[in-house]
Amino acid sequence: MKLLLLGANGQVGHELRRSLAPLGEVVATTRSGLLDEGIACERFDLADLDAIGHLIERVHPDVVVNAAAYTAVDKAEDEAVAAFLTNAQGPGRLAEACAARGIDLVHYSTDYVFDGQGTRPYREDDPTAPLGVYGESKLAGEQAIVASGVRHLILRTAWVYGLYGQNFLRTMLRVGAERDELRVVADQRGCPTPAWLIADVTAKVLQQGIATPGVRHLVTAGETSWHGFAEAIFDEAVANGALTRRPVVHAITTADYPTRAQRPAYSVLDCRRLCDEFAISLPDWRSALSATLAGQA
Ligand SMILES: NC(=O)C1=CN([C@@H]2O[C@H](COP(=O)(O)OP(=O)(O)OC[C@H]3O[C@@H](n4cnc5c(N)ncnc54)[C@H](OP(=O)(O)O)[C@@H]3O)[C@@H](O)[C@H]2O)C=CC1
Ligand SMILES: Cc1cn([C@H]2C[C@H](O)[C@@H](COP(=O)(O)OP(=O)(O)O[C@H]3O[C@@H](C)C(=O)[C@@H](O)[C@H]3O)O2)c(=O)[nH]c1=O
Ligand SMILES: [Mg+2]
Repeated sequence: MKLLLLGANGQVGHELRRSLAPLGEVVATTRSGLLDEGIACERFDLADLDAIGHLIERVHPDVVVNAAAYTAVDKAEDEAVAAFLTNAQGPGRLAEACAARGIDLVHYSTDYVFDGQGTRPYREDDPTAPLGVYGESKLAGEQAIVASGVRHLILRTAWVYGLYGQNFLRTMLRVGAERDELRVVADQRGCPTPAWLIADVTAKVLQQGIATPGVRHLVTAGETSWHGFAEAIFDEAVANGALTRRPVVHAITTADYPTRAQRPAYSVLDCRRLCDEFAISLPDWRSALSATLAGQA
C-alpha cells in the first residue's frame, strides 16, 4: 500500500510517520519540504488549491492521510480566510482529487464543531453548531469531504497532546517549572487524547479498510476538565521526576480566563461506533497520560 501523509510535522502527523510505516510506503509532505529532523520530504501547502491535483497525480497513493490543519483557535478569529483555505477548501479539493482516482481519504476533525451545550457524550450524528471560526472551518471541511463522494473516514478527536509539538501538556510542563501558581479553567470538560493514540488507531483502521464512509469519534475514555488535566499532569510529572516541585493549580471559570475564541463547555465524544466497528478499545485519559509521560525518560 502507498500512503500519502499531509502535515507530517504536526503532533498527529509526527506520530503517523511511525504508525503508518508498517503498512507500506509512506510519502510524507510538509509545508517547508523538510521533516523537523532536517530530512528532505515532499513540499506541499494545502492552501495552494491548484497544487493539490498535481501532487495526487504525481504520487498516486492508495490512501491519503490528511493531518495538516490550521489549529490556532484564537488566531483563527482574525484569520478566517486562511483557516477556511487550509481546513475547508483544501480538504474539499483534496477529496475531489481522491474521489476522481478511487483513492481513500482519512481526515481529522474536532470536538469544536459542537457548541458544548450537550449533557451526554456527543454522538457522530448529533447536531453541530461551532462557536468559533476554527470549528466552523473544520465543519466546512467535513462537509466538503462528504460532498465529494470520496471513500473517506473523518476521525473527530479532541484536546490533542503529546511530548512533541504545541499543546497543553507541554505548556503546563513549561509554565509549571517556572511558576509556583497557575490558574486553569475547570468548567470546560472533555477528553485529553494523545497524538500517538490517534496515529495508532488510524493504522488499525487502515489495516481493516474503510467499509462504511463517514465520521467517527476518537478520544480517550472518561472525561475531565482542563484543570483536572493540569492536576494530573503535575501529579505524574512529580512522580516520574520530570518536575521537582509541584505548582498550585487554581480552578477558575471560563469568565476568569478571557480568550479571543469561545470554547465549548462540554465536548465529551461517544466513541462506541468506532470501537465496535474496528474492534478497538480506547484507554482512559488518565492511563493514556501516564503512558505518554512514561515515554519522556
Ligand atoms: N490539536 C488539537 O487539540 C486537536 C486537533 N484536531 C485535528 O487533528 C488534526 C491534527 O492536528 P495536530 O496534529 O494537533 O495539529 P498541529 O497544529 O500539531 O499540526 C498541524 C500541521 O499542519 C501543518 N499545516 C498548517 N497549515 C498548513 C497548510 N496550509 N498546508 C500544509 N500543512 C499545513 C502545520 O505545518 P507548519 O508546521 O508548517 O505550521 C503543522 O505541522 C487536525 O485536523 C486538527 O484540526 C482535532 C482536535 C483537537
Ligand atoms: C495555558 C492555559 C490555558 N487555559 C485554558 C484555555 C483553554 O480554555 C484551555 C486549553 O487551552 P489551549 O490553548 O490548549 O486550548 P485550545 O487551543 O482551544 O485547544 C483546542 O485546540 C483545537 C485545535 C482543538 O481542536 C480542540 O480539541 C482543543 O484541543 O485551557 C487556562 O485556563 N490556563 C492556562 O494557563
Ligand atoms: Mg491551542
